[in-house]
Amino acid sequence: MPGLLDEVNQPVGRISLRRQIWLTGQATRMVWTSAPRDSCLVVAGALLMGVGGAFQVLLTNSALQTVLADGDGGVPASTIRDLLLLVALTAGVKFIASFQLERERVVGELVGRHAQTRVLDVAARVNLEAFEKPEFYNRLERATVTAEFRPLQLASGLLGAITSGVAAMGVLVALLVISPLLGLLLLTSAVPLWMATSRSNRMLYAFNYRMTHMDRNRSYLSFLITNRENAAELRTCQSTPFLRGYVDDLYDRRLDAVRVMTRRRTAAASLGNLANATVVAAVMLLAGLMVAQEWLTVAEAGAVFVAIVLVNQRLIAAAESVLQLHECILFVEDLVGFLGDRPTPTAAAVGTAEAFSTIELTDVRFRYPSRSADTLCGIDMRLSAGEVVALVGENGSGKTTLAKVIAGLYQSTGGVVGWDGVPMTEAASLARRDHVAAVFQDFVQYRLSVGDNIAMGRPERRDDDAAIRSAASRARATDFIEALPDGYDTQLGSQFLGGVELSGGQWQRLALARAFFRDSALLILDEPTSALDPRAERELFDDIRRLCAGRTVLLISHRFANVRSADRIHVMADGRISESGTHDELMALDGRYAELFRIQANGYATDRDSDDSALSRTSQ
Ligand SMILES: Nc1ncnc2c1ncn2[C@@H]1O[C@H](COP(=O)(O)OP(=O)(O)OP(=O)(O)O)[C@@H](O)[C@H]1O
Repeated sequence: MPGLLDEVNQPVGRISLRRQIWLTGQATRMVWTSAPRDSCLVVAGALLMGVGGAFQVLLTNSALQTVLADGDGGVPASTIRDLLLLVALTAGVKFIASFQLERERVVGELVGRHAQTRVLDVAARVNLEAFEKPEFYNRLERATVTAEFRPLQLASGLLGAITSGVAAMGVLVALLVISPLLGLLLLTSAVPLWMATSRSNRMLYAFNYRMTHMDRNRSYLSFLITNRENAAELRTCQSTPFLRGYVDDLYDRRLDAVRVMTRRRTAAASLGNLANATVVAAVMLLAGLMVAQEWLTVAEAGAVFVAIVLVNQRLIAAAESVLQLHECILFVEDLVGFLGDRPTPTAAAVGTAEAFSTIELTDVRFRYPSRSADTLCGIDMRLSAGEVVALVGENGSGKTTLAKVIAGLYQSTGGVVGWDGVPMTEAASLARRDHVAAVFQDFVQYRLSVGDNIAMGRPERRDDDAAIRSAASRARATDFIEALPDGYDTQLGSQFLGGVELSGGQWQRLALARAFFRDSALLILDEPTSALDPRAERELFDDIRRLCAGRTVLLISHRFANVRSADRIHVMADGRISESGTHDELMALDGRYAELFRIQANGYATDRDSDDSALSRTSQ
């Protein structure tokens, strides 16, 4: 697939140590805010394990001292007491360790919930323009994956590092009491582990960063192949193998990259382990030499060996936890970056402004972020309360874009969109969002109940059954809804248990009902009847003023018969308004509108003429 290789080969910026420390702080804060009680329990457990570890070594030392000092081959009572204590202590430490593991799992779930809901909140609040940028999707993908899969790792990494670190420190303190030299030397065995871990994690992060775009493409292709909506077309065109070819290609490239990365990571880990084992062996050898030189007693040497084994075990466990934590920290960078995106203020924060009496556009321009030219070029128009205003024009002339700019979903990149003279800044448009309802061409088919589908227009009124039924009636949807097995409670979507599938026209009637239920001052209808049968379409347009009683309707349609009764019709061409007026005025102008109107009217007339002549031939 073109363009993907560039993304894969893109260099990934290195995260400085300072930033890593800051991110660790952020991760710790995230864990703490999500699960304060459970985190406290884990930290308390870690402290107990640390103290327990120190006592294990000291008790071993004491037991060996008394056995060796006794010299008559018997086992003194104090040794038996020390050994019993040692058994109890070891069992206690093991119990705390398994308790820690379970708590970490709970903390992971809590952090996961916290992170995922925050990602959803931010994604739900960013403005519509963010969805025009591929980088946004890449960041969203990384943040979503991080929020979904990393929290358990983050919690167990952070808490495990604390637990093992404190436990190792406890034993190390005991070792330092017996032999400071050996204790300090043993501490250095952690350095190669740390270096290998950091390197390995940087490689993994760079890999995932570079793969994001390619993985998104692969998910999209898989979605195309597995999605119910595409199944009929893919089977008709027999095009699934073509898409599978792309999926295979992307997988091959991912696997090649995985192989290179795992080879390098294994090499880094092996080097780290080798260096660690060398230091540990050197410490043991030194302990043996110290016994030979009588700088250590045999009992102390026994305790030292126990301590070396315990410290090393815990240092390795701590390194593994730090590995996990460090791995997460790099991904937390994505999450924190995404959550730090400047979200648009919530509608609740900006409050609700009054509805409008006029919306005026002055020299309005708009350019999509991915485009090098303006899609709307110098639009001047006016909508007054209660009017029906229509937009017509050829495909791609800018009608839908203009409707979204008027609604404040996109901010104009030039000129002014004023609602009663108030320019539609981001905050101003949010404050007026309450007054906008729309049925776009790509309206959503919610696989929820019929009632929910309508109530989505204004969810806070979900319980208003009378209003839901009235909206359905205005959209001429009552008959088919009442014929469904559970009426308004029917689950839609055959992919769900007991779910019922609707026809395209029935879905569109639900979308219309949703817009009527929203009952806003401005109603945008973008090809609202494209899937309706001719009778339903005629009824809707003949009745539009009564149905929208006093609302301003911005109507987009390719069927000129549908717009002829509008108060004003604007003809769009190449992002500009080329003609404006009522139907009669535009016909009198004899311009583009009149031409397109006649083409459609002639099409019907020709069909009727040929039908008439066919009929007359048949009757002869
Ligand atoms: N999200 C987008 N990003 C970039 N360009 C876009 C985007 N959406 C639309 N365009 C471009 O903007 C231009 C106007 O599109 P728009 O959908 O507003 O036209 P339209 O008049 O509503 O077309 P139609 O009659 O086919 O619905 C087209 O050239 C289209 O390719």
